[in-house]
Amino acid sequence: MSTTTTVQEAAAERAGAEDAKGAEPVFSVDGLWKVFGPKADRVPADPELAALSAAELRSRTGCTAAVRDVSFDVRKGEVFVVMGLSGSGKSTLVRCLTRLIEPTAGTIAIDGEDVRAMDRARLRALRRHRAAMVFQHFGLLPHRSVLDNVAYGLEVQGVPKRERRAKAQEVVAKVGLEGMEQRRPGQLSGGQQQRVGLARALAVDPEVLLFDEPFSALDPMIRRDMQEEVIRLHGEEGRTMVFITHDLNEALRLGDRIALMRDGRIVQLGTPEEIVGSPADDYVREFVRDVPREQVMTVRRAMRAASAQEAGEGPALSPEATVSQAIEAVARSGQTARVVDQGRCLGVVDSDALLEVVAGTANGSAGSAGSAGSAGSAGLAREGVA
Ligand SMILES: Nc1ncnc2c1ncn2[C@@H]1O[C@H](COP(=O)(O)OP(=O)(O)OP(=O)(O)O)[C@@H](O)[C@H]1O
Repeated sequence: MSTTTTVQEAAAERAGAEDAKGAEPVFSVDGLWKVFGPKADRVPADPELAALSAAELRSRTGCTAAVRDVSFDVRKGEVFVVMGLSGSGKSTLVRCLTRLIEPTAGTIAIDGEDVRAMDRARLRALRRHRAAMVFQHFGLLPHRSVLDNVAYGLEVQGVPKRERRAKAQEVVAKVGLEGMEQRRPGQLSGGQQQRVGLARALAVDPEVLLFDEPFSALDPMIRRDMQEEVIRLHGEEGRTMVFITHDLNEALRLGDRIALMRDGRIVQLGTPEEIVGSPADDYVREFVRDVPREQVMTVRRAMRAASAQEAGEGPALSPEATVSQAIEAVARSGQTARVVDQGRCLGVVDSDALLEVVAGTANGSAGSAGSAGSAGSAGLAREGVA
Protein backbone atom coordinates (compact mmCIF):
# COMPACT_ATOMS: atom_id res chain seq x y z
CA MET A 1 0.00 0.00 0.00
CA SER A 2 1.21 3.49 -0.78
CA THR A 3 2.86 5.38 2.02
CA THR A 4 2.80 8.68 0.17
CA THR A 5 -0.93 9.26 0.33
CA THR A 6 -1.68 12.85 1.22
CA VAL A 7 -4.02 13.86 3.97
CA GLN A 8 -6.76 14.80 1.53
CA GLU A 9 -6.37 11.63 -0.51
CA ALA A 10 -6.75 9.59 2.62
CA ALA A 11 -9.87 11.45 3.54
CA ALA A 12 -11.12 11.26 -0.01
CA GLU A 13 -11.18 7.49 0.31
CA ARG A 14 -13.49 7.75 3.20
CA ALA A 15 -17.00 7.39 1.94
CA GLY A 16 -20.02 7.95 4.04
CA ALA A 17 -18.57 10.84 5.98
CA GLU A 18 -21.15 13.18 4.53
CA ASP A 19 -23.84 10.89 5.84
CA ALA A 20 -22.66 11.70 9.34
CA LYS A 21 -23.85 15.29 8.88
CA GLY A 22 -26.69 16.03 11.21
CA ALA A 23 -27.24 12.32 11.91
CA GLU A 24 -28.80 11.32 15.22
CA PRO A 25 -26.41 10.62 18.08
CA VAL A 26 -25.29 7.14 19.01
CA PHE A 27 -23.64 8.31 22.21
CA SER A 28 -24.84 11.42 24.03
CA VAL A 29 -22.64 12.59 26.86
CA ASP A 30 -23.57 15.45 29.15
CA GLY A 31 -21.67 16.97 32.06
CA LEU A 32 -19.44 13.92 32.46
CA TRP A 33 -16.88 13.83 35.26
CA LYS A 34 -14.43 11.17 36.33
CA VAL A 35 -12.55 11.96 39.49
CA PHE A 36 -10.05 9.52 40.97
CA GLY A 37 -9.29 9.73 44.67
CA PRO A 38 -10.93 9.94 48.08
CA LYS A 39 -14.57 11.11 48.24
CA ALA A 40 -14.47 11.82 44.53
CA ASP A 41 -18.19 12.62 44.39
CA ARG A 42 -17.81 15.89 46.21
CA VAL A 43 -15.61 17.42 43.47
CA PRO A 44 -18.22 17.82 40.69
CA ALA A 45 -20.86 18.67 43.32
CA ASP A 46 -18.90 21.58 44.79
CA PRO A 47 -18.41 24.53 42.42
CA GLU A 48 -15.40 25.71 44.37
CA LEU A 49 -13.60 22.36 44.09
CA ALA A 50 -14.77 21.92 40.49
CA ALA A 51 -13.11 25.19 39.55
CA LEU A 52 -9.68 24.32 40.98
CA SER A 53 -6.71 23.63 38.73
CA ALA A 54 -5.45 20.06 38.56
CA ALA A 55 -2.55 20.81 40.91
CA GLU A 56 -4.71 22.70 43.43
CA LEU A 57 -7.32 19.99 43.39
CA ARG A 58 -4.70 17.35 44.07
CA SER A 59 -3.11 19.24 46.96
CA ARG A 60 -6.46 20.16 48.55
CA THR A 61 -8.29 16.86 48.13
CA GLY A 62 -5.83 14.23 46.90
CA CYS A 63 -8.10 13.77 43.85
CA THR A 64 -7.34 13.77 40.12
CA ALA A 65 -10.09 14.97 37.80
CA ALA A 66 -9.30 12.91 34.70
CA VAL A 67 -12.50 14.04 32.91
CA ARG A 68 -14.04 17.39 33.80
CA ASP A 69 -17.54 18.37 32.82
CA VAL A 70 -17.41 17.01 29.28
CA SER A 71 -20.41 17.07 26.90
CA PHE A 72 -20.62 15.85 23.32
CA ASP A 73 -22.52 13.62 20.91
CA VAL A 74 -21.07 10.88 18.72
CA ARG A 75 -23.19 10.86 15.57
CA LYS A 76 -24.23 7.78 13.72
CA GLY A 77 -21.75 6.85 11.01
CA GLU A 78 -18.99 9.27 11.95
CA VAL A 79 -15.39 8.71 12.95
CA PHE A 80 -15.14 10.66 16.20
CA VAL A 81 -11.56 11.18 17.31
CA VAL A 82 -10.57 11.95 20.89
CA MET A 83 -7.17 13.58 20.74
CA GLY A 84 -4.84 15.04 23.34
CA LEU A 85 -1.45 14.70 24.96
CA SER A 86 -0.63 11.93 27.40
CA GLY A 87 -2.64 12.32 30.60
CA SER A 88 -5.29 14.61 29.07
CA GLY A 89 -8.04 12.11 29.88
CA LYS A 90 -8.71 10.39 26.54
CA SER A 91 -8.70 6.80 27.76
CA THR A 92 -10.67 7.60 30.87
CA LEU A 93 -13.30 9.41 28.82
CA VAL A 94 -13.74 6.61 26.30
CA ARG A 95 -13.74 3.92 29.00
CA CYS A 96 -16.52 5.79 30.76
CA LEU A 97 -18.72 5.40 27.67
CA THR A 98 -19.25 1.71 28.41
CA ARG A 99 -18.49 2.06 32.13
CA LEU A 100 -15.23 0.13 31.98
CA ILE A 101 -14.49 3.05 34.28
CA GLU A 102 -17.40 4.24 36.45
CA PRO A 103 -18.15 7.93 35.86
CA THR A 104 -18.34 10.18 38.90
CA ALA A 105 -21.09 12.46 37.56
CA GLY A 106 -22.98 13.29 34.39
CA THR A 107 -25.11 11.38 31.93
CA ILE A 108 -24.27 8.96 29.11
CA ALA A 109 -26.84 7.58 26.70
CA ILE A 110 -26.46 5.11 23.85
CA ASP A 111 -29.30 5.34 21.34
CA GLY A 112 -31.22 7.20 24.01
CA GLU A 113 -30.73 4.49 26.66
CA ASP A 114 -29.21 5.58 29.96
CA VAL A 115 -25.86 3.77 30.28
CA ARG A 116 -25.43 4.73 33.93
CA ALA A 117 -28.71 3.02 34.79
CA MET A 118 -27.77 -0.30 33.15
CA ASP A 119 -27.47 -3.38 35.35
CA ARG A 120 -24.57 -5.80 34.95
CA ALA A 121 -26.23 -7.99 32.35
CA ARG A 122 -27.21 -5.00 30.25
CA LEU A 123 -23.70 -3.58 30.54
CA ARG A 124 -22.20 -6.87 29.43
CA ALA A 125 -24.48 -6.88 26.42
CA LEU A 126 -23.52 -3.27 25.68
CA ARG A 127 -19.83 -4.11 25.63
CA ARG A 128 -20.25 -7.36 23.72
CA HIS A 129 -22.77 -6.37 21.09
CA ARG A 130 -23.10 -2.64 20.82
CA ALA A 131 -19.78 -0.96 21.54
CA ALA A 132 -16.73 -3.20 21.07
CA MET A 133 -13.29 -1.98 22.03
CA VAL A 134 -10.05 -2.48 20.08
CA PHE A 135 -7.10 -2.06 22.44
CA GLN A 136 -3.49 -1.24 21.83
CA HIS A 137 -2.55 -4.46 23.56
CA PHE A 138 -4.94 -6.65 21.75
CA GLY A 139 -4.96 -9.47 24.32
CA LEU A 140 -4.89 -12.28 21.79
CA LEU A 141 -5.01 -15.82 23.09
CA PRO A 142 -1.53 -17.18 22.30
CA HIS A 143 -2.44 -20.84 21.96
CA ARG A 144 -5.38 -20.30 19.65
CA SER A 145 -5.31 -19.90 15.92
CA VAL A 146 -6.09 -16.59 14.22
CA LEU A 147 -9.51 -17.92 13.27
CA ASP A 148 -10.33 -18.98 16.82
CA ASN A 149 -9.10 -15.67 18.20
CA VAL A 150 -11.38 -13.82 15.82
CA ALA A 151 -14.28 -16.10 16.70
CA TYR A 152 -13.66 -15.66 20.42
CA GLY A 153 -16.17 -12.86 20.96
CA LEU A 154 -18.84 -14.93 19.25
CA GLU A 155 -17.92 -17.96 21.34
CA VAL A 156 -18.43 -15.89 24.48
CA GLN A 157 -21.82 -14.94 23.12
CA GLY A 158 -22.71 -18.61 22.71
CA VAL A 159 -22.89 -18.57 18.92
CA PRO A 160 -22.71 -22.17 17.57
CA LYS A 161 -19.30 -23.28 16.28
CA ARG A 162 -20.13 -23.60 12.61
CA GLU A 163 -21.76 -20.19 12.53
CA ARG A 164 -18.99 -18.40 14.38
CA ARG A 165 -16.28 -19.96 12.24
CA ALA A 166 -18.07 -18.85 9.09
CA LYS A 167 -18.41 -15.32 10.44
CA ALA A 168 -14.77 -15.30 11.60
CA GLN A 169 -13.64 -16.45 8.18
CA GLU A 170 -15.56 -13.62 6.55
CA VAL A 171 -14.05 -11.00 8.85
CA VAL A 172 -10.54 -12.43 8.52
CA ALA A 173 -10.83 -11.88 4.77
CA LYS A 174 -12.17 -8.39 5.33
CA VAL A 175 -9.07 -7.30 7.26
CA GLY A 176 -6.64 -8.91 4.82
CA LEU A 177 -5.56 -11.94 6.83
CA GLU A 178 -6.71 -14.62 4.44
CA GLY A 179 -4.35 -17.60 4.40
CA MET A 180 -3.22 -16.96 7.97
CA GLU A 181 -6.24 -18.46 9.70
CA GLN A 182 -4.34 -21.34 11.27
CA ARG A 183 -1.35 -19.38 12.51
CA ARG A 184 -0.84 -18.59 16.17
CA PRO A 185 -0.55 -14.91 17.20
CA GLY A 186 3.18 -15.40 17.91
CA GLN A 187 3.68 -16.18 14.24
CA LEU A 188 2.33 -12.80 13.15
CA SER A 189 3.88 -9.34 12.90
CA GLY A 190 2.63 -6.54 15.15
CA GLY A 191 0.49 -5.11 12.36
CA GLN A 192 -1.03 -8.50 11.60
CA GLN A 193 -1.79 -9.03 15.28
CA GLN A 194 -3.53 -5.68 15.33
CA ARG A 195 -5.62 -6.82 12.39
CA VAL A 196 -6.63 -9.89 14.37
CA GLY A 197 -7.68 -7.61 17.24
CA LEU A 198 -9.67 -5.49 14.79
CA ALA A 199 -11.26 -8.56 13.21
CA ARG A 200 -12.24 -9.88 16.62
CA ALA A 201 -14.05 -6.64 17.41
CA LEU A 202 -15.71 -6.58 13.98
CA ALA A 203 -16.88 -10.19 14.24
CA VAL A 204 -19.49 -9.31 16.84
CA ASP A 205 -20.84 -6.68 14.45
CA PRO A 206 -21.04 -3.88 17.01
CA GLU A 207 -22.88 -0.66 16.36
CA VAL A 208 -19.82 1.31 17.50
CA LEU A 209 -16.15 0.42 17.43
CA LEU A 210 -14.06 2.05 20.13
CA PHE A 211 -10.33 2.21 19.41
CA ASP A 212 -7.94 2.97 22.26
CA GLU A 213 -4.70 4.10 20.61
CA PRO A 214 -4.65 0.85 18.68
CA PHE A 215 -1.75 1.68 16.41
CA SER A 216 0.63 3.58 18.65
CA ALA A 217 2.94 0.61 19.15
CA LEU A 218 3.28 -0.02 15.42
CA ASP A 219 6.08 1.32 13.28
CA PRO A 220 5.12 4.25 11.04
CA MET A 221 4.60 2.34 7.78
CA ILE A 222 2.46 -0.37 9.34
CA ARG A 223 0.62 2.28 11.25
CA ARG A 224 -0.18 4.03 8.01
CA ASP A 225 -1.43 0.77 6.53
CA MET A 226 -3.70 0.24 9.50
CA GLN A 227 -5.07 3.78 9.25
CA GLU A 228 -5.89 3.14 5.62
CA GLU A 229 -7.51 -0.11 6.66
CA VAL A 230 -9.75 1.76 9.07
CA ILE A 231 -10.61 4.37 6.41
CA ARG A 232 -11.42 1.61 3.94
CA LEU A 233 -13.53 -0.33 6.43
CA HIS A 234 -15.38 2.79 7.41
CA GLY A 235 -15.98 3.60 3.76
CA GLU A 236 -17.36 0.11 3.16
CA GLU A 237 -19.49 -0.18 6.25
CA GLY A 238 -20.15 3.34 7.54
CA ARG A 239 -19.88 1.99 11.08
CA THR A 240 -19.65 4.55 13.87
CA MET A 241 -16.14 4.73 15.30
CA VAL A 242 -14.61 6.45 18.30
CA PHE A 243 -10.87 6.63 17.98
CA ILE A 244 -8.38 7.72 20.65
CA THR A 245 -5.05 9.08 19.54
CA HIS A 246 -2.36 11.49 20.68
CA ASP A 247 -1.17 11.86 17.10
CA LEU A 248 -2.55 14.91 15.30
CA ASN A 249 -1.86 13.54 11.83
CA GLU A 250 -3.75 10.38 12.67
CA ALA A 251 -6.63 12.48 14.01
CA LEU A 252 -6.73 14.60 10.85
CA ARG A 253 -6.57 11.58 8.58
CA LEU A 254 -9.27 9.60 10.32
CA GLY A 255 -11.60 12.05 12.02
CA ASP A 256 -14.85 13.43 10.72
CA ARG A 257 -14.78 15.39 13.95
CA ILE A 258 -12.09 15.72 16.57
CA ALA A 259 -12.48 16.42 20.28
CA LEU A 260 -9.22 17.94 21.48
CA MET A 261 -8.67 17.35 25.20
CA ARG A 262 -6.53 19.15 27.70
CA ASP A 263 -6.46 18.48 31.46
CA GLY A 264 -9.71 16.51 31.32
CA ARG A 265 -11.67 19.08 29.32
CA ILE A 266 -12.57 19.25 25.67
CA VAL A 267 -10.95 22.48 24.56
CA GLN A 268 -12.32 22.25 21.02
CA LEU A 269 -14.65 19.95 19.15
CA GLY A 270 -14.93 20.30 15.41
CA THR A 271 -14.03 19.06 11.97
CA PRO A 272 -10.36 18.96 11.03
CA GLU A 273 -10.96 22.14 9.04
CA GLU A 274 -12.52 23.92 11.99
CA ILE A 275 -9.73 22.91 14.34
CA VAL A 276 -6.93 23.84 11.96
CA GLY A 277 -8.67 26.91 10.52
CA SER A 278 -10.30 28.35 13.63
CA PRO A 279 -8.35 27.20 16.69
CA ALA A 280 -10.36 27.92 19.83
CA ASP A 281 -7.40 29.22 21.83
CA ASP A 282 -3.63 29.55 21.88
CA TYR A 283 -3.22 25.96 23.04
CA VAL A 284 -5.04 24.59 20.00
CA ARG A 285 -3.26 27.08 17.73
CA GLU A 286 0.08 25.80 18.97
CA PHE A 287 -1.09 22.20 18.57
CA VAL A 288 -1.97 22.63 14.89
CA ARG A 289 0.82 25.05 13.99
CA ASP A 290 2.71 22.70 11.69
CA VAL A 291 -0.27 21.18 9.87
CA PRO A 292 -0.14 21.67 6.08
CA ARG A 293 -3.19 23.91 6.00
CA GLU A 294 -3.71 23.65 2.25
CA GLN A 295 -4.43 19.94 2.63
CA VAL A 296 -7.05 20.42 5.33
CA MET A 297 -8.75 23.70 4.49
CA THR A 298 -11.38 23.86 1.78
CA VAL A 299 -11.92 26.56 -0.83
CA ARG A 300 -14.78 27.98 1.23
CA ARG A 301 -12.13 29.66 3.38
CA ALA A 302 -10.69 31.56 0.43
CA MET A 303 -13.89 32.25 -1.48
CA ARG A 304 -15.19 35.71 -2.37
CA ALA A 305 -18.17 36.89 -4.40
CA ALA A 306 -17.73 36.53 -8.17
CA SER A 307 -18.10 39.35 -10.68
CA ALA A 308 -20.42 38.59 -13.60
CA GLN A 309 -17.45 37.83 -15.79
CA GLU A 310 -15.68 35.63 -13.22
CA ALA A 311 -18.85 33.61 -12.64
CA GLY A 312 -18.80 32.50 -16.26
CA GLU A 313 -15.19 31.41 -16.72
CA GLY A 314 -12.28 29.61 -15.11
CA PRO A 315 -11.97 26.09 -13.76
CA ALA A 316 -14.79 24.76 -11.56
CA LEU A 317 -14.20 23.32 -8.09
CA SER A 318 -16.60 21.76 -5.61
CA PRO A 319 -17.03 23.56 -2.27
CA GLU A 320 -15.26 20.63 -0.61
CA ALA A 321 -12.14 20.98 -2.78
CA THR A 322 -9.04 21.60 -0.72
CA VAL A 323 -6.98 24.75 -1.02
CA SER A 324 -4.20 22.58 -2.38
CA GLN A 325 -6.42 21.40 -5.23
CA ALA A 326 -7.53 24.97 -5.89
CA ILE A 327 -3.95 26.21 -6.05
CA GLU A 328 -3.25 23.62 -8.70
CA ALA A 329 -6.34 24.59 -10.71
CA VAL A 330 -5.57 28.32 -10.52
CA ALA A 331 -1.92 27.77 -11.39
CA ARG A 332 -2.77 25.61 -14.40
CA SER A 333 -5.42 27.90 -15.81
CA GLY A 334 -3.96 31.25 -14.87
CA GLN A 335 -7.51 32.34 -13.94
CA THR A 336 -9.61 32.58 -10.82
CA ALA A 337 -11.39 29.29 -10.10
CA ARG A 338 -15.13 29.07 -9.60
CA VAL A 339 -16.63 27.25 -6.65
CA VAL A 340 -19.61 25.45 -8.07
CA ASP A 341 -22.30 23.52 -6.24
CA GLN A 342 -25.00 21.75 -8.25
CA GLY A 343 -24.42 24.04 -11.22
CA ARG A 344 -24.54 27.22 -9.14
CA CYS A 345 -21.47 29.43 -8.79
CA LEU A 346 -21.03 30.18 -5.08
CA GLY A 347 -18.01 32.41 -5.54
CA VAL A 348 -14.45 32.43 -6.78
CA VAL A 349 -10.98 31.90 -5.39
CA ASP A 350 -7.86 33.64 -6.60
CA SER A 351 -4.22 33.00 -5.87
CA ASP A 352 -3.88 35.77 -3.28
CA ALA A 353 -6.76 34.46 -1.18
CA LEU A 354 -5.48 30.89 -1.46
CA LEU A 355 -2.02 31.95 -0.31
CA GLU A 356 -3.55 33.76 2.63
CA VAL A 357 -5.15 30.51 3.76
CA VAL A 358 -1.80 28.72 3.46
CA ALA A 359 -0.11 31.48 5.44
CA GLY A 360 -2.82 31.43 8.07
CA THR A 361 -3.65 35.11 7.54
CA ALA A 362 -7.12 34.58 6.05
CA ASN A 363 -9.69 35.78 8.56
CA GLY A 364 -12.42 33.18 8.12
CA SER A 365 -14.19 34.05 4.91
CA ALA A 366 -17.69 33.48 3.58
CA GLY A 367 -18.94 30.00 4.28
CA SER A 368 -16.21 29.36 6.80
CA ALA A 369 -16.51 26.18 8.76
CA GLY A 370 -18.08 27.78 11.80
CA SER A 371 -17.72 27.33 15.51
CA ALA A 372 -16.68 24.42 17.63
CA GLY A 373 -19.22 21.67 17.81
CA SER A 374 -21.25 22.80 14.85
CA ALA A 375 -22.42 20.31 12.28
CA GLY A 376 -19.77 19.83 9.69
CA SER A 377 -18.58 17.69 6.87
CA ALA A 378 -15.46 15.59 6.86
CA GLY A 379 -13.53 18.81 6.43
CA LEU A 380 -11.43 17.16 3.81
CA ALA A 381 -12.70 16.77 0.31
CA ARG A 382 -14.00 13.54 -1.15
CA GLU A 383 -14.59 14.84 -4.64
CA GLY A 384 -12.37 17.83 -5.05
CA VAL A 385 -13.03 18.98 -8.56
CA ALA A 386 -16.61 19.66 -9.63
N1 LIG B 1 -6.90 4.64 38.17
C1 LIG B 1 -6.44 5.89 38.27
N2 LIG B 1 -6.21 6.44 39.48
C2 LIG B 1 -5.75 7.70 39.61
N3 LIG B 1 -5.50 8.51 38.57
C3 LIG B 1 -5.72 8.03 37.34
C4 LIG B 1 -6.19 6.69 37.12
N4 LIG B 1 -6.31 6.49 35.79
C5 LIG B 1 -5.93 7.63 35.20
N5 LIG B 1 -5.57 8.57 36.12
C6 LIG B 1 -5.12 9.93 35.85
O1 LIG B 1 -6.11 10.58 35.07
C7 LIG B 1 -5.50 11.42 34.11
C8 LIG B 1 -5.99 11.03 32.72
O2 LIG B 1 -5.48 9.74 32.39
P1 LIG B 1 -5.81 9.01 31.02
O3 LIG B 1 -5.15 7.68 31.04
O4 LIG B 1 -7.27 9.05 30.79
O5 LIG B 1 -5.12 9.98 29.98
P2 LIG B 1 -4.77 9.72 28.44
O6 LIG B 1 -5.00 11.01 27.77
O7 LIG B 1 -5.51 8.55 27.94
O8 LIG B 1 -3.23 9.41 28.54
P3 LIG B 1 -2.32 8.43 27.64
O9 LIG B 1 -2.30 8.99 26.26
O10 LIG B 1 -0.99 8.51 28.32
O11 LIG B 1 -2.95 7.07 27.72
C9 LIG B 1 -4.01 11.29 34.30
O12 LIG B 1 -3.59 12.35 35.13
C10 LIG B 1 -3.86 9.97 35.03
O13 LIG B 1 -2.71 9.97 35.83
